[in-house]
Parts: sequence; C-alpha cells; structure tokens
Amino acid sequence: MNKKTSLARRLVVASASAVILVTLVITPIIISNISTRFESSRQTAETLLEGEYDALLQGLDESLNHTLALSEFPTVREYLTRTGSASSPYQEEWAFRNEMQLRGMLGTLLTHFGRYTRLTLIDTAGLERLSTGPSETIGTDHSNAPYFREAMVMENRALYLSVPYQSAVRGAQQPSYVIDIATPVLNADGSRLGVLVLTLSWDYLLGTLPHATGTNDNAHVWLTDAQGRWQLPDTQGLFGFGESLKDRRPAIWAAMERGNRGELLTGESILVFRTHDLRNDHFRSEARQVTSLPGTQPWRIAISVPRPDLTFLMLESPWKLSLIVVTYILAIGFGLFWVLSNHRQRSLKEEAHKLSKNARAYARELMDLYENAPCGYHSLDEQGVIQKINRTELQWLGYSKDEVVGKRYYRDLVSPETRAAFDEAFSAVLLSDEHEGSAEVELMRSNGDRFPAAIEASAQTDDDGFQYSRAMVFDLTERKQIEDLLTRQAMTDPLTGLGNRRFLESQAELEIARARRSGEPLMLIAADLDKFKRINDNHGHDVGDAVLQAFAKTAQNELRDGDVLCRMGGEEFTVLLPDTSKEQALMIAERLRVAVESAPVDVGEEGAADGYLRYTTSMGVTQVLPDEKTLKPAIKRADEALYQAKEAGRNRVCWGD
Ligand SMILES: Nc1nc2c(ncn2[C@@H]2O[C@H](COP(=O)(O)OP(=O)(O)OP(=O)(O)O)[C@@H](O)[C@H]2O)c(=O)[nH]1
Repeated sequence: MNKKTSLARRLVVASASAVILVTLVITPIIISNISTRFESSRQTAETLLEGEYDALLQGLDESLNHTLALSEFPTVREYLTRTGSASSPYQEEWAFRNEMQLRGMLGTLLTHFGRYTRLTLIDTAGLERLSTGPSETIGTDHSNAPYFREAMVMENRALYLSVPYQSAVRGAQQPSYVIDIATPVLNADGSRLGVLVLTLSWDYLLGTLPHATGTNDNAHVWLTDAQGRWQLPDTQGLFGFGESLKDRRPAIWAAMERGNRGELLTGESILVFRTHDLRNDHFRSEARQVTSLPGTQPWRIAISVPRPDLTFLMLESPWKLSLIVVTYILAIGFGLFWVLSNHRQRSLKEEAHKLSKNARAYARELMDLYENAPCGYHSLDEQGVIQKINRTELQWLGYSKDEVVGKRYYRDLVSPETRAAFDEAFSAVLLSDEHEGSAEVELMRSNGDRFPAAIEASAQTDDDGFQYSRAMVFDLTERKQIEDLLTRQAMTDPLTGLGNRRFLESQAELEIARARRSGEPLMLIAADLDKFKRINDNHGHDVGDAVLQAFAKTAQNELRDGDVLCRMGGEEFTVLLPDTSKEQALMIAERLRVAVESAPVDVGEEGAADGYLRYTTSMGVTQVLPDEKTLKPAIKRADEALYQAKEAGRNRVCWGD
C-alpha cells in the first residue's frame, strides 16, 4: 500500500471515529432529551384532552339547559295550548300578542347566543306551529321525524339528541353542521302540548374548543361516535366528516375501543383518549334523561400531539441542530487535523530515522576507515597516555586495545634512542602556537622488534583549551628499506659488487674513528692492475670486465671480514685494513699480489691461447695516520707508493711514507 492510500484510509478512519465518538456522546443526551420531551408532550396531550372535554361538555350542557328552560317557558306553553281560530276580537288580539311575544323572545335567544340556528315548535299532531330560522315552514309535518316521535313519548325534562348533520343556516352561504335537541313541552297539569326542537350549530360549538382547529402545539382533536365515525368537520385535514376511523385506522380504533381512557403511540404521534356517553354523563345539565340514536353514543374524544423524535427535536430547536452539526464538524476537523499532523510527524520521524541510519552507516564507515586506515591513528591526553588507537597501529605494535588504552604512555613505545625526538614533537603539540609536531622515531613492538615510523600530531582544542593530541603514524620500514637499497646502490660498483669510492669514504669515517678510539693502526692499500689497457685492447672490453671481476673475487678471498675492499674506478682498487700493522699490511698486499699473479682468468679460447689470461697488479701500502681525519693524505701516499711500484717494473708492493 503506498503512502497516499494509507493516508486516505487513515483520514477516513479518523472521520468515522470522530463521527462514532460524537454519536456515542450525544446519543444518550438526545435520547434523554427525547424522553423528557416525550413525557412533556404526553402531559400536554392529557391537559389538552381535559380542556377540550370540559369545553365541549360545558357548551353542550348549556344548550341542553337552554332547551329545557325554553320548553317550560309559559309563553311557549300558551302558544301551543291555543287551538283553532279566535272566537272573539279579544282572543285574537291576545293570540297575536302572544305570538309576537314568543317570536321576539326566540329571536332574541337566537341572536343573543349565536350558537342556535333554528327553533321549532311542533304540536302533538306533528305539525310545525312555529319556527325561526332560514325559512318559515309552519305547517310542515314532523310526525315521522325521530326527534318528534322520541320526544312525544318522553317524560318531562328528558331530551333527545340527534347526530350532527348538514343543514342550510340563515345568513350563511354554505350549509353547516348542526345538531337537534328535542324535548317535550308539557302543561302544568302534565298534559302533552307538543315538542320543542332547538337546532345547535355544531360548527359553532366545536369552534369554541381551544384546539379543534389544530393550531395549537400541532395538537389535533379527535371526535368519533360509538361506531368510529368522524364527528368533526374537515378542518384539521385528518378525516372527513362521517369517515370511518374503524376503516381508516383500524389499529387505533381497536385500541380506543378497548377502554374508556388510554394512551396510544403511533409512528408519528401520541394519542390520549377518553369516552363520553351523553346518555349517562349529563349531570352537569339539568336534564333528567338524554336519549340519542342507537350506535351514536358514547363519543370518543382524543387529542393527538406529534411524537417527539430526532427530526422533531431538530426542527423544534434549530440551534440544537446547529450545535450538533458544529460538534460533528469540529470532531471530524480535529480527527483530520490529528491524522495530518500525525502523518507529518511520522514522515519527520521516518526522515530522522533515515538520516540517523545514514549517519550511523557514515559513522561506521568512518570508524572502519579510522580503524583500518593504512596509517596508524592515536590520541593522547595531556600526559601522553593513550586514549584512542586504531587497529592498524595496534597490529603494528602487537598490542590489544585493552592493554594500552588508558594504561600506557605512548613514549614508552618509542625506542630510547629516538625518545628525545618524540618528546620534542609532543612538547610542540602541547605548547607551540601551531599546536603541531612531528618526529621520525623507532617504535617498539610487544615482541621487542623495532620499526621506523613518522609521527605527525596536532592538538585538538576548544574553548577550554587542550583536549587531546591526535596523531597519524606512518610505518617507514619500507621507505627505509628503499632508502637503504638506494644508498647501497649508490655506494656499490655494479660490475664487481664491491663498494665504490663513496662507500669507501663512508667506511673511512667509521674506521678512522674506531682506530682513534682503539689506538690500533689503520692501513690502506691502493691496487692497480698492470697494463690493463693492453688487456682491453688485445682481448676486448668484456675480457677486461671479467678480469676486474676476477680480481675482486681473488681479493675478497684473501682479505678478512673486517677489511674494506672498494673499487675506486677503472682498474684501481683500495683496501682499508683495520687493526693492522705495517708488516701485516705489506704481507697481505704481497699475498694478494701473488694470488692474482697465480690465478689467471678463464676467458675462453677466443680470449687467450690456452683459454687463461694472466695478469698482475701493483700496490702501494701506507698507514692512515692517527691525526688524519680523512683518507685523502693516506690515498695520496699510497698512490705515490703505487707509482713507485709501477716505475719499478710493476707486479710488486711498495710502502709509502
Ligand atoms: N674492461 C674495462 N676496462 C676499463 C675499465 N675501467 C677502466 N678501464 C680501462 O683500463 C685502462 C687503464 O689503462 P691505463 O691507465 O693506461 O693503465 P695500464 O694500461 O694498466 O697501465 P699501467 O697502469 O701503467 O700498468 C684503460 O684502457 C681503461 O679504458 C672497466 O671498467 N672495464
């Protein structure tokens, strides 16, 4: 998985975690809020139900009482008592006044209360005797109407209540719902005079209910008859008048039918309900008995309020919704920020890890270079004690790190002969302005061997001054060997392998000094091959070379180890004889002369007739005098003696004073 995918995945996880976390925190709060709100809604619904119930019954009971009061009104009785046409002008006048009085009173009643739409007086024959309302219908036959038939058999103060129905109302363009309240009109002696019907505006009655229109708290009033028929006009948009709740909401209806009071929860609302049976519960009125059509009572009255849920709460309190949204946004924002900053930190850590890995590898490399460098490295403290030393130098010296670090003075590893040079260089490192010093010394291995080395050191300082001295050490063994070889070559005669004039001079210094120390005489022989030019000329240069080599060999055989034989150039040779007397020197020279004379050189048949070339040598012998610091005077004397030997006929030895 690449880095981008992993970051995207972590961002998603962080967002999801933030959402889950916030949800976990706010869910109990919301649930508690909903439950509090639920309880409050339930109580509101119950309070509203009681209010609606009381208002409905109060309005209805008032109307019942009005009906009863009217039926006992004397003018009403008198009006119904009158039968046939007047027999005298007085009676006619009285009847007219009675009717006017009644009409005036009823008109006042209708306009005063506003809730009644009509009042009808029916005589015992079922004929309408008087009515107030949208139209005069005197003489109409009501004998088959249920309210007439029921009222005609009722006792005093008993009432009949019709179901609400639609009817034309005076002054209104649309028909509206009304309910008829009928009661018998009896004379004081109990004889039946007729029936009084008061028509109550159902719309008006319901309009007095505080929540009938559903404008308060989103509460709705429900009212059905005993069959579940909706008894309210379609003002709340729930059901139409007469619609069957039983068909539309069977579950609710079934629950409502099960008890007189109760509470129901639907998906969207809380519904509290109770029943009211006008036939039994009319005790706030003065009616003795109330009758209604079968199946219309009891009423079921209910209040529904919206059931609080999350959406309800949010819509109810937009600031809560905003708070929740802001909380989610903040949590997600924090989650994303956390992931991004964490990602950055991780990248930095990885980078740092990489850098430190590189640094470690670099340090290892440096350490490797330090330890296995072709030169030695060491660090000394101010006292010259070894603090650090690399593997190369340890191998040269034959020690382990533990044996020297912190334990040995470096100068103890320097040979006593070269220790002064080391001390001087170390002092320069400590004390000189440059804090640098170098020396060529001889170092001693653990097994006692020595080897030449060059040390180049410098001091490491900081604000506190000297910290330690760090030195590079070079093994000079090879260089010395090369130098020695070059020196040897420079001092050696390539033809004979003997030392040359330079070698003689270097040896002369030593021998002169030694002779002076020992007091023993030092002798010098100068030898020169006789007629050598002729050998070259007669036998060739190669034969000449062979003769020179033969002489060197012969002379080496005749001389001791301590004697110094050199070829001075051409056919001239010199011998230094330490600890040798004049007699001995002359004897050695003579022996050499004889040896040469008696040892012809094998040059092959082209070189000589018998294959052997005979040659001789002349020598001058002298002493290197004790007061002479160089060989020069002695060589001069030996050359003079040699010259004498040549002059005297060659192949002889002469002494030179
Ligand atoms: N083959 C050979 N000849 C050399 C070498 N060095 C010098 N000579 C020769 O040695 C000869 C020396 O000759 P001279 O100095 O005249 O002396 P001589 O012939 O020995 O005569 P006397 O010394 O008087 O007996 C010269 O011919 C040189 O060329 C050498 O390395 N090899």
